[in-house]
Amino acid sequence: MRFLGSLHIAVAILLLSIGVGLYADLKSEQMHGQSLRIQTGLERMVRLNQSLTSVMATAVIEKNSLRAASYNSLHTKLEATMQEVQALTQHMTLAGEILALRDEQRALRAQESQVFVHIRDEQWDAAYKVLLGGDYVMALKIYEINSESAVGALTIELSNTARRQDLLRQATLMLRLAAAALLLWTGWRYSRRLQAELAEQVRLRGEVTAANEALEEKVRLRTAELQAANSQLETLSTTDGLTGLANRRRFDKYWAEEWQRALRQATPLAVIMMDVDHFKTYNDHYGHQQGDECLRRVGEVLRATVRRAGELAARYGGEEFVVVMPGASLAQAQETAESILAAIRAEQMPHASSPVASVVTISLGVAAGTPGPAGDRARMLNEADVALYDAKHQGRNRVVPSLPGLTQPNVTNAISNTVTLL
Ligand SMILES: Nc1nc2c(ncn2[C@@H]2O[C@H](COP(=O)(O)OP(=O)(O)OP(=O)(O)O)[C@@H](O)[C@H]2O)c(=O)[nH]1
Repeated sequence: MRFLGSLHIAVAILLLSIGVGLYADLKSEQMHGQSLRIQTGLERMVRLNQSLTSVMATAVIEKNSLRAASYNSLHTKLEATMQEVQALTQHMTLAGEILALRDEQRALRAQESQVFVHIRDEQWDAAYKVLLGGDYVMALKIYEINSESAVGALTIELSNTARRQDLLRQATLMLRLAAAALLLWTGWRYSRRLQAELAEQVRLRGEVTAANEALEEKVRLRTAELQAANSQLETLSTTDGLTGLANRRRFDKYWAEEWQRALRQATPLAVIMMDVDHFKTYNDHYGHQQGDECLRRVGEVLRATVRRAGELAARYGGEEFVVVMPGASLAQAQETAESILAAIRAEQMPHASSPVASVVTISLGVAAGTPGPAGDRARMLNEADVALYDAKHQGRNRVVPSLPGLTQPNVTNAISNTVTLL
């Protein structure tokens, strides 16, 4: 608003200076024209006055009254010129000089009227005497001097007026300079303010960017925390709490995925099912807590033995465990199963109530194959389970590979019945 006010003032000063300048120019032009007319008038007055005197003198010298015939018309012209000059100078200092001239002119005319009386009476000597008498000549001389001084006064007045107008012009120039300075100052202040506003905008933008970055960092941290929590949750939800192995849920998912992969890529897949021998009696003999400890150690053995990429060891349920071996043949899976069996034996966990051995042993059933389009992933598990049953049936503490035909429903049922009897 302040800038707008200054701008308005500057424009007003500029307009004022232009107005005053125009006024000064106009006045100067008027004055110039008027002075020309006055000067011309004064010169004409002197000329007419001289003509009057000359007409009069010629008539007297030639003693011829007809010579004065043009006197009246010249006199009328002189009067008209005098009135015109009077009107032009009425508001000027020069007015006084012109009045004096008029009076002197009238005095001359009065003396000339005496000459006219003598001419009319043809008293040429008397007329001659008046004309050449000291008073008339003196009055004539004074008139001429005063008319010259009137011209001089006009010149002085003109120069005074010109000086005043010069002052006025200088004042307008000063006003224009002041307006220009005000405009420059306003522009400078305005640009300073714009710069300050620009700097403030840059600062605010910086603050907003910093705040955004801080927010993004916070969001990044929170997301990372969330991802960590999710992954922990995922681990918890897929890990068996007792052994630290993958739980049944994780196994089911992994088995389905690997089955599909093997089906797609037409690669072999193997599975080992295992179960701690006579674990019920172990629990009965050593207590449930010791039973838990035994299962934990079985888990550790599995973790140490099943290490190849893609292989997964999981707790299938209770004292039963399972190993998935993508890409493995039956022989390779059997070999791994033998390693596990040996490793458990090597643990030398006492099992006083076991009719099989003095230490904890396990039985393992192995199944393998390449899934075909008609294949059922549950069937291979079933085959491994049947083989495990067979291992139990054959005396436990051993590895039994799956035999073709064992997965027939009647066989499975027979196995289930036998397990129940055991
Ligand atoms: N301590 C403990 N015992 C469990 C756990 N889960 C299952 N069991 C026990 O494991 C035993 C399994 O017994 P059975 O199914 O009869 O089989 P088994 O005694 O091992 O006999 P075979 O398998 O024929 O050699 C049961 O007594 C269960 O209570 C567990 O998490 N901790």
